[in-house]
Amino acid sequence: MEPQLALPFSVLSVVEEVLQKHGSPLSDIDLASRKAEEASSRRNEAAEWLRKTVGIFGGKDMPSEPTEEEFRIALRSGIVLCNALNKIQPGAVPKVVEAPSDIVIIPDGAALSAYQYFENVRNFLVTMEEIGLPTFEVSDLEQGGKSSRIVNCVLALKSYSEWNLGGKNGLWKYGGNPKPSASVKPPILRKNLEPFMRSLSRGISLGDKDGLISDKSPNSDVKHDLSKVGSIPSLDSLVREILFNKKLEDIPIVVESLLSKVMEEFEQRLLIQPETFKTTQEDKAPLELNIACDDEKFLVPSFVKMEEDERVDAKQKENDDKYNGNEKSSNQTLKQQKLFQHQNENVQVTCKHMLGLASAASRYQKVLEENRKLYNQLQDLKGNIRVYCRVRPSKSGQQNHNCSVSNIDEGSISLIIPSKNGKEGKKTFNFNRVFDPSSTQGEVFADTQPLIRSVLDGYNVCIFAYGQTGSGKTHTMSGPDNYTEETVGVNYRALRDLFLLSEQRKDIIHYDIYVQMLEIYNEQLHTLEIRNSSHNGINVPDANLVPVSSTSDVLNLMNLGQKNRAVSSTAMNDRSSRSHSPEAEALGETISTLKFAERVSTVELGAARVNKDSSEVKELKDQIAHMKATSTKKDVELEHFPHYANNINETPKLKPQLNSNSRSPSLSNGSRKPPREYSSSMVENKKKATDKLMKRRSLDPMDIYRNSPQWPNHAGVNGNEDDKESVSGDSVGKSTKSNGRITIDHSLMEQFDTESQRSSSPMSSPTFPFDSSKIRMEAATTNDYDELELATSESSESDKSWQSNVHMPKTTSLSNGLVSKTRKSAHPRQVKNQETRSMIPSLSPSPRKKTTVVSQLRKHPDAKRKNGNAK
Ligand SMILES: Nc1ncnc2c1ncn2[C@@H]1O[C@H](COP(=O)(O)OP(=O)(O)OP(=O)(O)O)[C@@H](O)[C@H]1O
Repeated sequence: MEPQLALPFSVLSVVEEVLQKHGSPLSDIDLASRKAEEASSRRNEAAEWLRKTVGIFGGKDMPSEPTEEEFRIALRSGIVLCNALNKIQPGAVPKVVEAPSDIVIIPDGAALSAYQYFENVRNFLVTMEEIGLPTFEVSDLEQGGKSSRIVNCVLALKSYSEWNLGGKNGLWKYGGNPKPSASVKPPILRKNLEPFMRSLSRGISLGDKDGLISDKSPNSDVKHDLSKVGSIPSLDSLVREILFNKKLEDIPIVVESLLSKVMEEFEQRLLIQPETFKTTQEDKAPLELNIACDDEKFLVPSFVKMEEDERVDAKQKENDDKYNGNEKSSNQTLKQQKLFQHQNENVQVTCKHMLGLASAASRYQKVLEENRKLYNQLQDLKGNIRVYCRVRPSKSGQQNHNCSVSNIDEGSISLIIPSKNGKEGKKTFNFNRVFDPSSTQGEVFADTQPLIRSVLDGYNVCIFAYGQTGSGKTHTMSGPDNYTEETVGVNYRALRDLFLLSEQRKDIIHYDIYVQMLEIYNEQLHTLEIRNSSHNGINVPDANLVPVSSTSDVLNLMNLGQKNRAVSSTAMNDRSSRSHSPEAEALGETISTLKFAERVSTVELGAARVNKDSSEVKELKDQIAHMKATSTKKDVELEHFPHYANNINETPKLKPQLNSNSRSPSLSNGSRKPPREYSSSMVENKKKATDKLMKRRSLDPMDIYRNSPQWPNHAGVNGNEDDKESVSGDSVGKSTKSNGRITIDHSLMEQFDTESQRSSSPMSSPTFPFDSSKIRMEAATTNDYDELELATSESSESDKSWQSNVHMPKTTSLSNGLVSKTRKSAHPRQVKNQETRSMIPSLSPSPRKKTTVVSQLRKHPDAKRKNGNAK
């Protein structure tokens, strides 16, 4: 512990003041020019020192302000460096190869052979390393643009020299790790900054002036110190704030610049110190003696000592005054010198710790980067496709007599489904999360929120809402008409986050955010052409991309887009005219919606895999298919031609017609109506649906939707459990077609909802989408239950027969050739292979941080008249 005289200002206050004053401007300065300025001033300092140390070399002085090239060339031979080193430590480089006298020295010293350079430079570097000083690469002298390391090395040597000259006392400026000598203890750097800050604040000297504490009692001082600790985070955060956005390589410059400002400020204050000191003495403020230490308990003794010293000083002063007036001023000068020395040391320690802070800041940057990566990996692990289900509250007075939500779990929803024979069935659907009717807008957004950050990390994100009319898509995405802070929907919240985050990161990265609005009606993009290029993915080149910089920009554009809709004059969304679906078919729609949503949630993103069945497997598959077909034919024959049953070996005459898929005429000859499942239209329908599936090449949710088998009135062709549950039936099958949606590369969010008819489904709201299905439970008529029963039965005869007769492969085999595959009953929470994310080009992080927000317009009123709608 060393005694320390106090000043009416503290190191901490100086540092804080400088950071506040110069920190912000630093963030705005052109670091490149600042860097160049710093580099040249350091180079000049190094050159100046070399000139002084080694004098004239080869008839040519090292220029006092050399360019980078001049500096490098002057040192290229290694002679200057070796000589400088030998001046500081005689004999450090025993043999310096000088330029041969018979060689004409050309200005750049290139006459020396490469070998000579190498010898000198190598000897210099080896010696520097032995001493423990920073070095550079030999090649740095050979190529331009690498002089900074050489400059560092020279300045370290300079500092080392000064340190030597000063008796190896104190600290030296330019880093390096000089080999410890017995007489010199290296300064101890605290790894943890907080204790340092504590000791720093404890070392603060206090006085009445400058708003500092006036109570000199030990206890009150302890209190003051503790309260000062409270200000430490402000210094810490100031430093972090200043360094946060700086590039790693810029941090030393920024820190150096700040430190030199701290030194300047400090020196200035010290200069005016005698005046202050005088005033303080005149005011009879006691001179404090404090002890810098890490432990607060030492503070009390230090102040006790201070009081004793004060008494001694006072006595001394009295004597001085009495006997020798001149002695008084000389004592004062001594005290001031002592004070100056201690404060100076304090500043140097502060500088060291500032450098420690700088290095902590650069490590912090790395941690941030790592954190960003981990964050997005976590998002991947949560699933590339996430489906949330939100149950809308029933309107007052409405009762779901025949179908109700029996249970809502965090990740599942169960419906009670009445059947025709009076029994009740239960159907459970799984999602990433199910929000019950009491869920708030904030809760719904919370699960989606992390994806907004992913957008800014370069991932593509699409959010859309899906559900039948009146199920609450607009409510979820936009909020009610007169929305408030609490009721505002996903799209506004997402936009707010998007702009907030981009603002927060503005010093690190610049984001260009654009909005593109497309009107989609009846699955067609209005007037514009959609292109799919390998470079940009699916895009609409003729649609304007409008730059935006705030939420209000986007909202204004949305309003403009609304006005410009092709159907704007008649397309007012007349909410009052909409039915809220108490219609009997609501239950069917609900189930349809849930089935679709659940199916989407089981889609895994991944690269297309070639279906490489071996020839044997193919052969076996053919055989199985043939056997199935034969067996089914037999069943049919037995069912429809029972007279053959008695003689099973007798070949029925109809057999050839059945085999040829031209059964109707033959069957009609038999005065029987053909079984429904054999109708050619059914076969045709299924074939069309299968062709659709076969054509599927995209995992765009819209494509999945568009290409998914039409249910519940169209049996699926992919042979999975859900498809088997679907049957044909006109009344239930109102929900058969998807509306259109375009996702542009780099798009952020979209919203679309189902068209109950799904045959015409223009966009209904210029809002951003959200993966949410909203369900409405309404009463259904008995007839509907029949259909529902069909829709949810485990399998339909028609499907089985159709599959066996048309020899259609099931999706399980088709999926091998598709980009996506569906899992039969996989829970959506199941972790998906994160590698798949990067295999999908549109989901790979984009090198260019451009975000396009795609939103859609409200749907055509015609569509409203239909049972469902689309957004
Ligand atoms: N979670 C909810 N809480 C309170 N009210 C809701 C909720 N969801 C929907 N509503 C209300 O239900 C009605 C219909 O909702 P909304 O207009 O959002 O449905 P929609 O799916 O967008 O319908 P459409 O497709 O016909 O446009 C609105 O009056 C809305 O305020």
